[in-house]
Amino acid sequence: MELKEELKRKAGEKAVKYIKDGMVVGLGTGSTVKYTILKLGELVKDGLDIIGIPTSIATEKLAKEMGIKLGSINDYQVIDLTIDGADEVDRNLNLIKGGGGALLREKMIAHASKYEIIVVDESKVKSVLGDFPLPIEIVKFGYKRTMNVLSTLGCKPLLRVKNGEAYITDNGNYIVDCKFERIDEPAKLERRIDEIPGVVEVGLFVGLANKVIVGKKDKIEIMTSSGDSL
Ligand SMILES: O=C(CO)[C@H](O)[C@H](O)COP(=O)(O)O
Repeated sequence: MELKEELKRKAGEKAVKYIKDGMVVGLGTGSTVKYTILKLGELVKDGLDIIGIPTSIATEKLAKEMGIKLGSINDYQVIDLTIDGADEVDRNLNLIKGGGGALLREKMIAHASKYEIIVVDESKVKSVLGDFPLPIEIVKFGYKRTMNVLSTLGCKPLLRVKNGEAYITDNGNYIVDCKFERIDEPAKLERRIDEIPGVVEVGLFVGLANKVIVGKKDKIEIMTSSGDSL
């Protein structure tokens, strides 16, 4: 296994230790949290009883294959613990998410969660957010205008394309990837983007993560928010 993959596996598998019998668990999306879901599948086979709430169709499929019982956010409006990945993390536990296109459901599930753990490899930890183009989910109607409005905030918006076609999210929307030079005030930028008509959700997660598990070459680092109690 290549080193980066090994660091993702380390972080992803470590997170299952926080999952306890009887919990409702939010299941994130991406190649790091995939390792959490695979490990969780083994624990479920050994008798662990949990309900998973998937953040994407891809995760729903994987969790089903692993034999994990699933529920929906409509039936479980308070989630005990969610484990998810991220594209960038700063030392205040602010995140950029949405590289995998699942940011809307991920944010809804993070918001419903009593506790959010993020799993990443060390390349994702940054002093300031913004290297990674910020994913923003927008409706198709008037998308060119929405992109122009977004550019007035100082970024270069690019419509996400997959296999030569505009990428469509699980919710039937487009994603625009917006490259900012640096994001010094993530909370302020999140509010400004959310105010634009046509924007469904932005991949800035501020004040939602309680713990970040970082897979490093020599160890696993755990970053926690103030008041973390898990
Ligand atoms: O936000 C996400 C999907 O919308 C992912 O969690 C994020 O892109 C990280 O994915 P990976 O672990 O594959 O790097």
